[in-house]
Amino acid sequence: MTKTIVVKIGTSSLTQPETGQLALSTIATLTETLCYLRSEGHRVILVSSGAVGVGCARLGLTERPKAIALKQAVAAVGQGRLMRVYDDLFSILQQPIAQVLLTRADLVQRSRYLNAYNTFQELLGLGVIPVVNENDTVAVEELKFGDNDTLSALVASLVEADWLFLLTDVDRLYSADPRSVPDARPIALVSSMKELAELQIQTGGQGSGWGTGGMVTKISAARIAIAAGVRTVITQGRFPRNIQKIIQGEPIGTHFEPQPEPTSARKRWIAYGLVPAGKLYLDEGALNAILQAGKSLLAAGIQTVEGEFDTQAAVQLCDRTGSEIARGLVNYSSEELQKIRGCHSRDISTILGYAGAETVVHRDNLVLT
Ligand SMILES: Nc1ncnc2c1ncn2[C@@H]1O[C@H](COP(=O)(O)OP(=O)(O)O)[C@@H](O)[C@H]1O
Ligand SMILES: N[C@@H](CCC(=O)OP(=O)(O)O)C(=O)O
Repeated sequence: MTKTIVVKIGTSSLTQPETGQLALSTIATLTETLCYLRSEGHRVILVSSGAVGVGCARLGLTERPKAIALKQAVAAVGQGRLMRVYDDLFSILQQPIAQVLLTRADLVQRSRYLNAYNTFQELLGLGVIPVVNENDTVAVEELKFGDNDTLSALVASLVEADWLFLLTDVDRLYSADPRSVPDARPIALVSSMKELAELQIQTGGQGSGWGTGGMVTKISAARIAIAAGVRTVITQGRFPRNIQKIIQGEPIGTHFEPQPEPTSARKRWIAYGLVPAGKLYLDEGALNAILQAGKSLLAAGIQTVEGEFDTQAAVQLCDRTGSEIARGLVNYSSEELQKIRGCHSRDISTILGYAGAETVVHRDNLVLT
């Protein structure tokens, strides 16, 4: 049966750690593997990092630049070279590819989100393998994916993929970073995010020399993907052929089971496509109403309003400590909410001087995270 498969490969797998030069054999085997999957009738998307790493190697820079403008310039050098290599290799195997560069802003605006969806559908329908990366050269700090793990999960969610493979330089997820904790326990299966919380994984720092996110971003990517019903696997990039074996059922890497009832596409866009503009701190009653009873959020349950936002903005709904439990679209601006927080809904029109919505976040616009 045709499956939609998203494969993300990180800089640490695409480049040689000592020199920063391209790891040609890995890229060639990855190309062969993805072409094999296409020949089996699957729809394939590659999310490839490496623009900054390849740009650095081309320019003789020995470490990842920190200054934003330099990083953006280096990415512009590297992205072209990376695509050239992919196009040469895929062309040898008669496989057309396409470059898709996205910024966070492309997924925030609903019309652009839908446009991206349509473009992916057309490309996949044409039998093309889209090669996706963040548009590093123009991305601005506030509207950035920041790491390709998150980007790949959002793409997998957008196209409602069956599989997301996060290829990296470790063979799977461990209870702690195996580089610094040699006896860390390997984890084969995560059946739910609740189970993941119970495992209390330690993720250490920011990842290997050239990578950006480390394991933290892979775990949050898995969370986004499984909510969309996408089975997610963390496995080693050096052995791309393992992707075929995993699809055939071999227990390689760490598997995250997809949520049995995926969150709807619109709610996923609210939860992960939009960038939250503020935070609402809720009391116990409101937390229970949202978590246990699936109710809407009323003004009475809001203790504190943080940030400045307009009506219809996305906000984080948090407990007293500031931990996020849900996201939603607000029916009031932050200015209005400062006046009506803690108040009964029937008093809102008197306080504001006009009638507003009964709920602050209606349950149709509210997603548990
Ligand atoms: N709990 C953990 N299990 C496995 N690896 C971990 C863990 N915590 C941190 N890491 C580190 O994450 C690194 C992979 O992340 P990163 O360097 O960002 O790779 P990539 O370039 O593939 O995105 C590994 O090399 C490993 O040292
Ligand atoms: N967009 C950046 C990659 C960012 C990123 O997530 O890198 P990595 O941790 O290696 O997957 C680039 O192409 O260099």
